[in-house]
Amino acid sequence: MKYQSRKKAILLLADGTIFHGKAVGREGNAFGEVCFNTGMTGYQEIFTDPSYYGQLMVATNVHIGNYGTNEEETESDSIKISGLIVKNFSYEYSRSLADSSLQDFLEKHNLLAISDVDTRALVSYIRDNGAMNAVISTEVDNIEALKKELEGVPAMSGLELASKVSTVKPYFYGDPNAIYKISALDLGVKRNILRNLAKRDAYIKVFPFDATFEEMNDWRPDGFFLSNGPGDPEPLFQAINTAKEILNNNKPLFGICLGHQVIALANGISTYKMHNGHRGINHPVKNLITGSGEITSQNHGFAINKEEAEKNKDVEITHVHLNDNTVAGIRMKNKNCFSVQYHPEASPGPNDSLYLFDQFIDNMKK
Ligand SMILES: NC(=O)CC[C@H](N)C(=O)O
Repeated sequence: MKYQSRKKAILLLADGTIFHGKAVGREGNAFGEVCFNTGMTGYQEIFTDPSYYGQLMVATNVHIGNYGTNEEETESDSIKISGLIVKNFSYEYSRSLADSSLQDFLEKHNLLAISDVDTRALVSYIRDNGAMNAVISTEVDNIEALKKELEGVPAMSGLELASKVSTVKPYFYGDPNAIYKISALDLGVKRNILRNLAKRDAYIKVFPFDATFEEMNDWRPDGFFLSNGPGDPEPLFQAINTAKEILNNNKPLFGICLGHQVIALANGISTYKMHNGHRGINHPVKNLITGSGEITSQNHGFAINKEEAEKNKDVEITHVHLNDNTVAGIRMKNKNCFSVQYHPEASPGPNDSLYLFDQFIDNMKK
């Protein structure tokens, strides 16, 4: 076990508020939009989820690192959060399945974290004041210079980030002899989504974020999938066009999170930045078709406009978030298309919503 860092670090918010703590991992600065996740477990899956690209994540669970890390529990090939903020960082770990400490994992991926922060105070502050940019820094005596640099960091609203995490070239996933063929648009796809599709007898061709309908359709797939991913959905012009053409050609389509937002935009429903997003693994959702509840895994900072969705004659709201009544899922009335704002693949989180993958497979059968 390595020695615990004693080096001071700060978290400076864009409005000038400062939280004090200690550095973990490398020294220097880490910029991003500060957000919080309330999950009690699943930190490694969260850190490697491409949807978090460009964000500084506060863990509300007070002990992070205590069960170590395991190479297999990653949702992509690297850490995607830009920095981590915790209360107690556990330098020791205990779990038979773990193959490394969280400290080693962070160092391997060159991630800066800050521990010993009063995360309860921080979370209530950003919950009241909304999501904002921030910097974690070990340069604690240089506040004015840091403030200047922080001013230059672009706001999350209007930011296109899918291109930073998407595959550059198409690739295949699963068994080539599987029954169904799915063309998936990679806006920052989580591994467990591909696993869940492959598990249901699908072979997937994964395309870069800017692939056209023609490119995706050339492979003659049975269905199309639009993935989760980071950033604001509105600047994703090519993806929105691709979605429109998939729908014009009446192909089965399923979208998760950013993919859901792209499907809404393709239907003329706008999206907006939420005061604070939904990030955690116990978010209650009601399925309006069956009347039953689901406990869901969520990670989003944008949402689709509910009034516009209600007025849209082609769209039906199928799921609502029970904490704030925001739209959690839609389907198209006369098309083979549905999407959800949350994460049925979990990883981390509960498996209540896995039926959505079965529903997509059923839609391809029809
Ligand atoms: N997990 C996701 O796909 C997130 C979608 C989008 N980046 C948002 O924050 O709302």
